[in-house]
Amino acid sequence: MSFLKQPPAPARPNRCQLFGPGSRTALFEKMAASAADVINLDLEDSVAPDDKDTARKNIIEATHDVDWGTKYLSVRINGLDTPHWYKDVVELLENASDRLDQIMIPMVGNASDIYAVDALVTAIEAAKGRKKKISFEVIIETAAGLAHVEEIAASSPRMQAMSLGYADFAASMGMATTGIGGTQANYYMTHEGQTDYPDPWHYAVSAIVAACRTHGVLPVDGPFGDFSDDEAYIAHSRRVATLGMVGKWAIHPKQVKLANDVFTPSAEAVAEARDILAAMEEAKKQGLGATTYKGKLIDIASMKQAEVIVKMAELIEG
Ligand SMILES: CC(=O)SCCNC(=O)CCNC(=O)[C@H](O)C(C)(C)COP(=O)(O)OP(=O)(O)OC[C@H]1O[C@@H](n2cnc3c(N)ncnc32)[C@H](O)[C@@H]1OP(=O)(O)O
Ligand SMILES: O=CC(=O)O
Ligand SMILES: [Mg+2]
Repeated sequence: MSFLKQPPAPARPNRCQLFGPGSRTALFEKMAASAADVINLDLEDSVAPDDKDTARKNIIEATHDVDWGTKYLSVRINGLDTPHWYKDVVELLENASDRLDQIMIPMVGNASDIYAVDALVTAIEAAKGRKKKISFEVIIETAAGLAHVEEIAASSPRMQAMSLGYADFAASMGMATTGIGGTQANYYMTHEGQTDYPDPWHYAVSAIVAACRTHGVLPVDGPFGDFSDDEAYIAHSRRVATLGMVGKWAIHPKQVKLANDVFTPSAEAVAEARDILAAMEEAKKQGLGATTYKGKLIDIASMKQAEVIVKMAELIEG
């Protein structure tokens, strides 16, 4: 137990982050009209190397011309191990409209990576007199990123969100799979004729959630590649929501509703959480720290658990 209070994460809904390549301008209006809380225009892996300059220009134009409504608007830049990232930052920060909220930094390996981007962003914001401070989200998708996850979460006051990037993470770890998230057929246990498929991503998800919660950052689940399999997307989302993630990426528009449904607390869950809070208030009046609710123990910690659900519902209701 520390005497330091756990800092709150940014108070904005982040149930679904919809991605689209910066080279496919025809998708921009559709993304803006979607039900995603966050939009990620991509300059990195969904854009071919020869298209990077055009994609950058497209995205800058779209910050001026497209009506993004109330969406949190984020642009994924290229990794610091490429020749593209500095141009992404300089051109975006010099030319994008104030509608740009955030940049997403992929392939982050340690806190110094964020320091470098922060230094550049801070200098351009000052030089251009930009009033709105750009926030950062990062992707943990390398072995080094996971090894340094806590220092990355703590790296800058600009840090707002952190995602697990399943594809690059699997590659960096040398995992024997081409699947992007979800159950992996060869990761199984068998006992007396029963086969069980445990979750190969569990450690990375929990490490990210712990680092984020320690430093007031939103933990977000990354892509699920098989967009034809709704059931698998839902199962994966429910699992990570149970572990503390606040939302998930959509790499196809059909995944937006699935994410919103899972990461919006159900009416039943909210009603039960409110009942627990009421039961505990009643217990406190009687000088009790613990009582029973539907035949189960509830105590002061149960109030904190219930508050997580109620606060999330209130945030989403607005
Ligand atoms: C591992 C990672 O780094 S993941 C993050 C980077 N990857 C990305 O950003 C990829 C994002 N997704 C895409 O590019 C596309 O959705 C693809 C390539 C997967 C599929 O694209 P398509 O073949 O056009 O999909 P499909 O034909 O099923 O599209 C159905 C409709 O949704 C639209 N659509 C497709 N993708 C998107 C999107 N990302 N956002 C909004 N609308 C979209 C299509 O234009 C089409 O609209 P229409 O019905 O008006 O014609
Ligand atoms: O960037 C995302 C990933 O899965 O890799
Ligand atoms: Mg990646």
